Amino acid sequence: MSTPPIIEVKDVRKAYGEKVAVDDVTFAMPPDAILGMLGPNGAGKTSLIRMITTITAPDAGQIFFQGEPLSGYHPTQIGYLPEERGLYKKMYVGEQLLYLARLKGLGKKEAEERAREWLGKFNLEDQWSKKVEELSKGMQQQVQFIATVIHNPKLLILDEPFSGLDPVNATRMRTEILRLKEQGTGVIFSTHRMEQVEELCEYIVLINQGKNILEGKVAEIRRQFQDDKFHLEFEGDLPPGLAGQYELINPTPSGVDIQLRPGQKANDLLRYLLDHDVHIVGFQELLPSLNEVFIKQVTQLDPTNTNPFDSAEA
Ligand SMILES: Nc1ncnc2c1ncn2[C@@H]1O[C@H](COP(=O)(O)OP(=O)(O)OP(=O)(O)O)[C@@H](O)[C@H]1O
Repeated sequence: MSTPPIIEVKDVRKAYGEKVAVDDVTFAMPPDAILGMLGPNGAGKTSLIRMITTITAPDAGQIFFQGEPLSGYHPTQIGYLPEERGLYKKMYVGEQLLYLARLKGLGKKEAEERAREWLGKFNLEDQWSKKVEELSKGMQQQVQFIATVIHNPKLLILDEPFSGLDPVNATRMRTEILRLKEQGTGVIFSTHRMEQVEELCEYIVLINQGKNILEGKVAEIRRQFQDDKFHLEFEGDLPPGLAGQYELINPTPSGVDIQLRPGQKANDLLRYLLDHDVHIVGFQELLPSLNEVFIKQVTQLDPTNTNPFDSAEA
């Protein structure tokens, strides 16, 4: 029998008064992949996460944790880094980590060992006896990340984990997240920063206005939305007739993007270039970014919504 997904969300619905924040959403965590939960502000991501972490309950539908209906003892197996950080500013770093680890069921000795080990990974071992308020914002965020993972949760939910981190610390955190994933921890990464998702997630669920509007493997989705656009790198000149036949985008002296029109084929374009003695240095298909996919999918479903990020709540 195959192992059930760490989290399965089935027909889940949540309304606050008249406002339907989550509208019959269904998805399952893929095995061995970080799940990117994407969507503009107000899409319903936090509402979903709050139900997965049992902070609130669905109005309808069900959530399963490793095949069991979600219940009160599952939160100890979950680590949640909320977007709004919540450390006690006046507490000392070490004391705080021990306190939070003990709340998640760790013994004192184990809690201290893990806290010191994790602080070491982030080069924060010297901060043990500092008050949280004495740390920089980025350091506080790293301490909160440690508090989220210290009990070795089976599921890690990270809401905008990189906000406020410099590139070095963001890379360090990314490395640790990938390491946890390799060790078998399920990871849900929630964000509206599409480019971060492309770096970290192999699988995504796109949420818009409370609905799951697209889900699947990132590579397959980008291919599914491919749009016959190519990048050509060349030396020398392009034939003057090229612009009359093909749509050229962002031309530079050594490169240009070419958008094929309906009916045009990449092979015919290449043949044309070779017949006109263009010195081709590179030729590759351009797949759409997740941002472009998202906008395309939203406008396909609702042609009046031309820019979902503009209409999203701030
Ligand atoms: N406690 C609440 N009471 C009333 N409405 C709420 C509440 N929480 C969320 N909402 C509404 O539900 C919708 C979804 O909000 P949610 O916070 O889940 O979105 P989100 O995708 O997490 O957005 P963001 O990216 O801005 O964090 C929004 O319209 C929001 O105003």
